[in-house]
Amino acid sequence: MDIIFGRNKKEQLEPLRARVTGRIPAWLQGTLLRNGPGMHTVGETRYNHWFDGLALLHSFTIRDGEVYYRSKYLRSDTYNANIEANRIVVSGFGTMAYPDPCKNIFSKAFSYLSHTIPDFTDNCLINIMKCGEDFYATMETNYIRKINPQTLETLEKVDYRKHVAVNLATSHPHYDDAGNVLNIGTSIVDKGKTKYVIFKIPATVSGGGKKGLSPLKHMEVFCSIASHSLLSPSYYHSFGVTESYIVFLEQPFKMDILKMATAYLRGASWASCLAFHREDKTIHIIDQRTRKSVLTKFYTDPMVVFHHVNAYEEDSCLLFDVIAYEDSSLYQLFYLAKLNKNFEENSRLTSVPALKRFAVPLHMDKNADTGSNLIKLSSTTARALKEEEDQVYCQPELRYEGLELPRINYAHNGKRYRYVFAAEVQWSPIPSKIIKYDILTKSSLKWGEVHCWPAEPVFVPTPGAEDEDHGIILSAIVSADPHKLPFLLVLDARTFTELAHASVDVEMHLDLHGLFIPGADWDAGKQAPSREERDRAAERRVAPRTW
Ligand SMILES: CC1=C(/C=C/C(C)=C/C=C/C(C)=C/C=O)C(C)(C)CCC1
Ligand SMILES: [Fe+2]
Repeated sequence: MDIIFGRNKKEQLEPLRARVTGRIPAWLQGTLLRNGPGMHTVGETRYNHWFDGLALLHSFTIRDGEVYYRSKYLRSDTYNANIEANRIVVSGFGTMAYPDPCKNIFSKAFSYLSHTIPDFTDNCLINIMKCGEDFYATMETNYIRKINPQTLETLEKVDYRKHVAVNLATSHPHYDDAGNVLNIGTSIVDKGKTKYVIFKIPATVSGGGKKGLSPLKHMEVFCSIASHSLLSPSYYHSFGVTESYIVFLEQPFKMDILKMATAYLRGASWASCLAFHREDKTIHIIDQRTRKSVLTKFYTDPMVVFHHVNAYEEDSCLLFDVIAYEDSSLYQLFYLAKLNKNFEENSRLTSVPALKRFAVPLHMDKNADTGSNLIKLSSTTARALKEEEDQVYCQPELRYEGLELPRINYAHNGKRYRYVFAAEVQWSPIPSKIIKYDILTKSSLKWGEVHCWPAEPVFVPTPGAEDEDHGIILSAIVSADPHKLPFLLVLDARTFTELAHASVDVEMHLDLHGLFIPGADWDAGKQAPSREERDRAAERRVAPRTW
């Protein structure tokens, strides 16, 4: 799997016209903008983990049936420092590197725990977030990087900590109909407390357009939830929302803050400070009207969740769907040493990701017997069993085994919905097919091709569509076969038949997440990068030697 994971990918700065086979619907105009790790070696040094890789942004601009591809490394401080030193000098998820900016923090104040939270990387490789009219590359630390979605140029570095007290924040925010962003982060040992902070970034700021009035400067804390433990908050990758509630899983996959505080000195990675405890897991349900957790204590069996799929309310119950694992083995599998050698043997998941539906009663029947099931819905077999003292044990319904990177028609986010679009994964963490799972009929449709590894499928609705699946699925497909070019796949979301594919003659990276920016106002073919950008690129263009 060296072709996929072992080689640094080259940038494609000039828009490259793809070879389109089939027909892209005329209404489909816009840019699929995605993010993921593209470079794992710098000079003679190598990152250990796939999630450490330097962020490589790429985009497919679809204009009048044609597709133009471009890619560019995020010029994060992390990227610049590494390239300048010609070796890895900034730590990632699975690699502790030296010298590191956090060195100063350690030498400054070791006596106060609250000062020992190190400065993390700004290598924002996971997703793209839209804030008002602006776009940001995101990861899970306190930094996000503004980008130009058209040229993929890197702009300001934003430190969440300047606006809300969070050391970490997810790269899976939610958006309401007006485009306001809702996200959650962790505030570690701040003023003697560790808490999860839910915050909002407004889509617009009054007096907008004027310089300096970035929505980020107007972000505000919506509410916060105290962590069960001061020194071991949960690790989480996403959360759920409904029209009136927020779902947050305080899972037993935890960060050990004391280990993190000494990691740099011990030469240990951040990843080694995460551990799965096989304890119960708390389900926090936050009422958006009161901004407080509901009083009933909901919990479930130990599991690890990275992606929430969707959540909604139905007949006084809250239903939420997640992709759940029985252990934390997923993160272990992405060590490059495993991915690049004996891939088939080394990369077997010990727990298959499964779509599970949970049901939580929103109004407790005080007279219900202890042990009784509080869920009376005919649509699910998920149960919520009443226990003593306002405690409820939730047992999910298993809906589908072997899928990850879920996406939905976002118009249904927080609302009743029927379709999950995802990548199919069996015993290996690498997707082999794209799947459309129908929650109502429990049936599925699939797309797959030999040696093809699909990325997360993104749903784009047909203008004026009434049906939830009336639209297109876009996915970037890379191949393990060196003779097969990577391509943008265009599927009819209803039938899952291929409408077109657009091949590009580049070495494309396997990415993580992204979004579609609709619109026809960019002239894709003509848009060359600025002269200054080109000159800078020429200096850095040649990717460092690969091993
Ligand atoms: C650097 C760093 C982190 C990085 C986490 C990353 C990079 C997670 C990537 C997750 C992905 C890609 C999941 C996909 O499902 C932590 C642990 C937040 C905290 C310490 C510093
Ligand atoms: Fe994710």
